[in-house]
Amino acid sequence: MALGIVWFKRDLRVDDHEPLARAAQAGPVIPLYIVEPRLWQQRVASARQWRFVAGAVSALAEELGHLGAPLVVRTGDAVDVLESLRRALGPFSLWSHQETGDRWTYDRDLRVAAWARGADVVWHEFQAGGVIRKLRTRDGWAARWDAAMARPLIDRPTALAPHGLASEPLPDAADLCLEPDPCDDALASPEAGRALLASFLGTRGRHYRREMSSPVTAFDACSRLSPHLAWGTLSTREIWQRARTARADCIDRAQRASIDSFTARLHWRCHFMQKLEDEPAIETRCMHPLYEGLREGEHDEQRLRAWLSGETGLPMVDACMRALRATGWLNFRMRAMLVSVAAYHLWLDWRRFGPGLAQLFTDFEPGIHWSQCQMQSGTTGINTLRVYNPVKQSHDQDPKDVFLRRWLPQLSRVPAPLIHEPWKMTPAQQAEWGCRIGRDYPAPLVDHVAAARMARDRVHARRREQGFAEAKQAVLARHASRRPTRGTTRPRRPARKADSQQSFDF
Ligand SMILES: Cc1cc2nc3c(=O)[nH]c(=O)nc-3n(C[C@H](O)[C@H](O)[C@H](O)COP(=O)(O)OP(=O)(O)OC[C@H]3O[C@@H](n4cnc5c(N)ncnc54)[C@H](O)[C@@H]3O)c2cc1C
Repeated sequence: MALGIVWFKRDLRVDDHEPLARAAQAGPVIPLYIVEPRLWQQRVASARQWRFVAGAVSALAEELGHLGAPLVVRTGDAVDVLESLRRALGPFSLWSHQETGDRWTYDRDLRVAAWARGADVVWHEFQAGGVIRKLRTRDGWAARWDAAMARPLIDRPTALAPHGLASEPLPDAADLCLEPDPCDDALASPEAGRALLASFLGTRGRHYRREMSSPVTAFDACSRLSPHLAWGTLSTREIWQRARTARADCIDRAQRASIDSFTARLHWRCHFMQKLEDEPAIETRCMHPLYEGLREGEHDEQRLRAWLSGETGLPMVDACMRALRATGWLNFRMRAMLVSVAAYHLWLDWRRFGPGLAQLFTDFEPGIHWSQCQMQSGTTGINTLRVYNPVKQSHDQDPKDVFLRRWLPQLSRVPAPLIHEPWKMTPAQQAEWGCRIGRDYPAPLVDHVAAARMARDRVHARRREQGFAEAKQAVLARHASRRPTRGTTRPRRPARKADSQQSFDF
């Protein structure tokens, strides 16, 4: 029987893994993970991501070892690695999931496809989650997503034949020339992911809908499954099915509503990834062409650096950035606020701040990230402009200033409400509470009210330009969801307050 190489990429698991199951049915299998140094040198990559991946690859190696065919790790360019295996082993077929990645992985896959054609290697690629390759229209996409989620999970093979091929050790972050990156590391195995899901569906997520927006509660109330989804230690389908089962067994109304909100977000995940799949250029070009040239010419590197290091002088922004730097995670609303402040108040182009932000996310997922960076910067042209007021967010989301005090020790003696706007302290108050603005804590980079007003005016001016409406129609036709807001089966109704800033408006 023909040999099959199963190439693991962002799908680091053995359960619900169609390429592995199908290859194993077809013949002997060599499971392969390629450490691609050039991938890890991309401007979005970071040591925190690599550490999660390395943990997941180790867990995968253990599972495959139990099945009988140990994981083979090779370091190098994918084409070179595959070609050297072909020379050593003779003909094989290649099995993998389709990857919806950024430009670099897209180009790499094109190179691999060209190599496979030339080398007479058949490459079997399988749909990953609910993202559909070569989609002609968004009509009917939601129903196809529902069908993909409802399909039975694919069992792991019961046993694999030993192959006797040696593996290389996994490099560490420094070997890959990644910058030192202190950050809490999340446990990367499927078991750790399932434990998170169980605690979320059991108790943690009971008030998810109410608690997801505040960084005080979100760290516990959100599922925290994003790195597992991003690197594929669990499949979206497995998570969706477990959540639906939990919902069916649940008699608590609040919890059922929370599970509905959660499964709706799994749908959003693929919806956003589908945008990048359909139009890879959204990584580098504004979705709406009339937003090109809006901010690029006015880049202020100092502002970018201050924002990235949590030194803007706007406490909620800085506390969120510092929490993200330390943990690799932040809830949706605070990610959106960070981007809104960068794009509107600091007038930075999303292509300038997007890569640095991506590096801070352990869960970096290109399809979500670039779509969201554009959406929160207002460059899609098809969604509501959301300019977050960072002081209002601070009061609303951290009314007892717990989060601010935790992440901004310089402000720990400043009482509320001034802690939300410390630049309003008098010199005497600054002396009394041990926080001199400009010395212990930065003065705000901008007057946030005036900066927001100006940004809004400038973005709206673009919307009035000739040709805007026509281009908007084209974006809508290509990318807009044909299914409204929350839940996956309910008709549209106005978003509740808790969810209102997070509504799914395209
Ligand atoms: C500017 C910006 C950049 C983002 N970049 C990423 C990214 O690189 N990787 C990433 O996984 N998420 C990203 N998100 C979406 C969202 O913030 C995270 O998915 C979420 O905070 C992860 O935490 P969780 O797993 O506890 O989410 P939960 O609230 O428990 O949701 C479960 C899952 O649903 C998906 N999901 C949730 N919210 C969204 C959303 N708004 N859009 C798309 N999918 C969603 C995620 O896969 C998430 O893991 C970004 C959001 C913004 C505003």
